[in-house]
Amino acid sequence: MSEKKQVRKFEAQTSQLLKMMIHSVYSNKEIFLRELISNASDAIDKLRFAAIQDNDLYEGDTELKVRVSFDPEAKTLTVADTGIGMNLEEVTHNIGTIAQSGTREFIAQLSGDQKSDANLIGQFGVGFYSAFMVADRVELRTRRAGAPANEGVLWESDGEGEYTVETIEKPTRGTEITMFLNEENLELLENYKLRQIVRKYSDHISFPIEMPVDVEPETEEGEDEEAKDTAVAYETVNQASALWTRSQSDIEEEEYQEFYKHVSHDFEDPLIWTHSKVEGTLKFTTLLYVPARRPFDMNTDFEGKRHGIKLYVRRVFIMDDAEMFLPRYLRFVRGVVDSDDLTLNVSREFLQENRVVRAMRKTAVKRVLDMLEELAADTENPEKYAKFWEAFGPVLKEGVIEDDRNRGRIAKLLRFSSTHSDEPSADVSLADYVERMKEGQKKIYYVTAESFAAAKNSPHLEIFRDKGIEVLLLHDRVDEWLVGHLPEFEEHELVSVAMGELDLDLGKSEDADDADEESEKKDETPEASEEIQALIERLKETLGEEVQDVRVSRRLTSSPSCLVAGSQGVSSNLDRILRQAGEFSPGFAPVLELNPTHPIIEKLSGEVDNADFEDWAQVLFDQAILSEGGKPKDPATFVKRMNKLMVDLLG
Ligand SMILES: Nc1ncnc2c1ncn2[C@@H]1O[C@H](COP(=O)(O)OP(=O)(O)OP(=O)(O)O)[C@@H](O)[C@H]1O
Repeated sequence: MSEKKQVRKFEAQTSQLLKMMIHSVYSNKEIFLRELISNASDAIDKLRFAAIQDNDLYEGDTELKVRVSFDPEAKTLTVADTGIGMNLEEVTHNIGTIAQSGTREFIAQLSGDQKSDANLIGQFGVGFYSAFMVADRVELRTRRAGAPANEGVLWESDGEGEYTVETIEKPTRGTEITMFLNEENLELLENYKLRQIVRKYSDHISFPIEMPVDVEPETEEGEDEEAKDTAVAYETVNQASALWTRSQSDIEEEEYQEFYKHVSHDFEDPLIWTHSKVEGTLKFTTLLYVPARRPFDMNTDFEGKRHGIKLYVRRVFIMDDAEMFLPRYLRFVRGVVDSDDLTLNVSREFLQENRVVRAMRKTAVKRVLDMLEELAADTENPEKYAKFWEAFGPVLKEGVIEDDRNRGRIAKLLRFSSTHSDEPSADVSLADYVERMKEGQKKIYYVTAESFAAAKNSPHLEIFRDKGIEVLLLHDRVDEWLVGHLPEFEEHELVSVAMGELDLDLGKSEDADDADEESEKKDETPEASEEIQALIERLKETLGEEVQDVRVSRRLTSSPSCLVAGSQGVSSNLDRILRQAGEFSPGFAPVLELNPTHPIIEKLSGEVDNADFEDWAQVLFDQAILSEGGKPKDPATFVKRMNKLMVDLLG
């Protein structure tokens, strides 16, 4: 199946990415070596895995290695591996297009200015294409392991919109990438410099990385080129042992960081990691990392979980994205698990139901939670946990819902915004809240809303603000479910300020002064005067089924009205979320609460005109919906009513 040379066009986004590479002024260009060595190592891992089933793939040569070489005269740098290689179809599919959907989206969204912003390069996986940062032209020769020698492929491009592919003779399996260096990067041809870079990016790689021995080969002038080539001797320049098998005390921080970049395809250093070996009935090693920022190629639901956990069995790579080793709520974790107990030919299905996997998973979860607890307790660097929380807090919250066993531990890791600072940053733990509770306060109060502003300005908070009682401001979608699964924290009940009859459980404060006594009075069920009672009846009649009840409020001090869910009801925020998501909501008629001291309520009692009364009643009801971030059922009629009432007032 020999193919003549074909010229093909890059797809639009690949072209854009290549342009960014070619014109990049990114200061850290040497990272192309990390990318190519990382790909080579992955290719060797894949070969070793495939060879478990089919030993012939080795073609009689079991040497697994990467070789980095250079030719000062031709000004080329070559990275070659003895890995799985690619066939023609794989080359066109993998090298001509951008596989990662996240990278695609990212590039599609870039504005004109951003396209020339070099720093952006560091933010997404550029992989193979990074070669174009240092090269005017790149040639890739490859042959799939097990394929005949005449099914080699040569891919060539200068990165300017087109590439060529053709079949070639390639006696050895694997991939060889040759970069024709551009003028600015010729210094890479100096052995010691190149060696430094290669070491930096390969010490953690499990396979030998070879480079030419660092002496000038003694060649006589006039000696033929071939003899000169064979004179080059190679030596291994990295440690070539799987990083996670080494003892922690022998591993430098930088090596951990580089290894993270290799497994996660992230460009940034990780935030934190945990490395541990278990040597009991089961024998396994885990090396797990938390990224420093939320990978942009994950959608909000983090479904695009490429580059999650890599599974190795006795140092042999088995699979990427071994999601069975961690629960969904820890899907942001990256790293490696290596088991001594599993067999090499395990399938995904087998692992899902496996006892060994379950035990390993339990330990892995424990390790991650230990690590997060440590980070949260690091009072010298509070910004680190804050960074973690901002990136992954919403995901970790799901753990409260999913993981009964660890609910208590996860609850301690939660952070919320609260009325203590009234700032949107979520930095209050439940323990902080409990510590600040007022004398005699037993419950933890929260309000849920669609946004921080809606939560912060909720009328339900008025009495709490008056009394100086802190309220957690929950404004993340998952919070509604979270509180549903977290009835209490350290024996303090979590209570919504917008549900049920308000029962402010403050006991008598020791230093109760007159002001406190005054506020204690507010705790008692407010007596409704005859006038207010009549108003309540009239409102019930007018609003009909829209309300479950109308009553005097104990929550309001400055707003005229608010809505409250019955104690068994669904909060209006949850009701809205369910409806927006197209889900069934049991629906509820809320309770309308009135502030009898508000001038509108006072005046409304005296309203004699029935039509005007109806307008006022509806406006009060709709206003209460609006103030908690909802939308009146009929916004146009609401506006009409408001306008009419305003005209009447002006009149
Ligand atoms: N040395 C190689 N041997 C075999 N296949 C390779 C090699 N280098 C790259 N590939 C194939 O090409 C694909 C694309 O590589 P590329 O480096 O562009 O992206 P990636 O490694 O998949 O992800 P990332 O963009 O995050 O680095 C790889 O997934 C792999 O299938």
